[in-house]
Amino acid sequence: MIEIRDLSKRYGSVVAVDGLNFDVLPGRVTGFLGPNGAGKSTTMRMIMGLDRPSTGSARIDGKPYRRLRDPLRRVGALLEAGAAHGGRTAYHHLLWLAQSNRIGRRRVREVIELVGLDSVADKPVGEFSLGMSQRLGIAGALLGDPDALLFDEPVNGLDPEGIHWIRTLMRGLAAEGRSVFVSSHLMSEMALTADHLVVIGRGRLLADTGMAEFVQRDASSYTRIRTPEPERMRQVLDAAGIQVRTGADGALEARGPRQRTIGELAAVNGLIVDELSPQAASLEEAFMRLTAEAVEYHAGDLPEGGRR
Ligand SMILES: Nc1ncnc2c1ncn2[C@@H]1O[C@H](COP(=O)(O)OP(=O)(O)OP(=O)(O)O)[C@@H](O)[C@H]1O
Repeated sequence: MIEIRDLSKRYGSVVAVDGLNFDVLPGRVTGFLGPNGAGKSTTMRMIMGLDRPSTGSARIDGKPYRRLRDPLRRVGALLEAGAAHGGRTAYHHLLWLAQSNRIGRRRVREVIELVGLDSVADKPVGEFSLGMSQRLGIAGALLGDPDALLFDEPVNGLDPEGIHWIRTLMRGLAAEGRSVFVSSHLMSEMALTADHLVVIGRGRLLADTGMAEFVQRDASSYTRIRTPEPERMRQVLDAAGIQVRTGADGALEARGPRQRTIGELAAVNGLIVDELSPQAASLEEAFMRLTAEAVEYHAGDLPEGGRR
């Protein structure tokens, strides 16, 4: 389990992370979302002891990273691809990592197989494609068989097969009871991978909630209703204080996920209902609405020439 308490990081006058509090719990994939510059990478670096918090703490199993014994056995991270020495083979890169953490050769072979690099294990990593480098980074993260795993933008630049593979891997790691924390800019991918979401903007916590709740709570979620008596249904809903509009195809659209209440109102009033279905906003819509205020630079704010 990863615990973030009152965590802040300042770089000179820039407050990159501003009083964050949240937990990354075992048994689920927690997605980490935020616009560019929101402070995601800084938070992950502080969890991994690569940056020191200005105030507050990031703890893994109750201890800051620097105080963990055999850290690779507690937490594994994919923070940036291509960090391996280009002249070393994949096998030797992993063996070097393993030996510096008192992990045996057998585990090196195991993780190579697990990430599907068997056929290229003896190639220099400098010749690896982006997808192969990502797999190698993941092999390194898994080496100590840790309970907590961090992935910063793991699907960046990967093809659909690679993306699918990483998604399945992360879901499998969570199903084994591990705490999986992953950042990504690909909303459609995050919607398929994460169970829980932590959303930050300008270093501050904006949401810490279940994926389904996050999307349903968005103002653009609605309940679609088709009935032979739309006018009477509209009156019943109006009287109950439920906002309703008529959609493009003539179906009624009531604000929010209200199918239970609407079903009961229809039953009490003897109204026939042909369709009553929740229509959730997409994760992207919900994310854009929540973070609109917190985007560091809107496209329209860029100075002439389009550069910051
Ligand atoms: N080493 C550093 N020195 C100075 N400022 C930094 C440093 N690292 C990050 N920052 C600043 O801190 C803020 C947060 O950056 P960070 O990279 O953590 O955001 P992010 O959410 O990971 O962004 P992105 O989605 O673009 O990767 C930004 O304003 C960034 O410019």
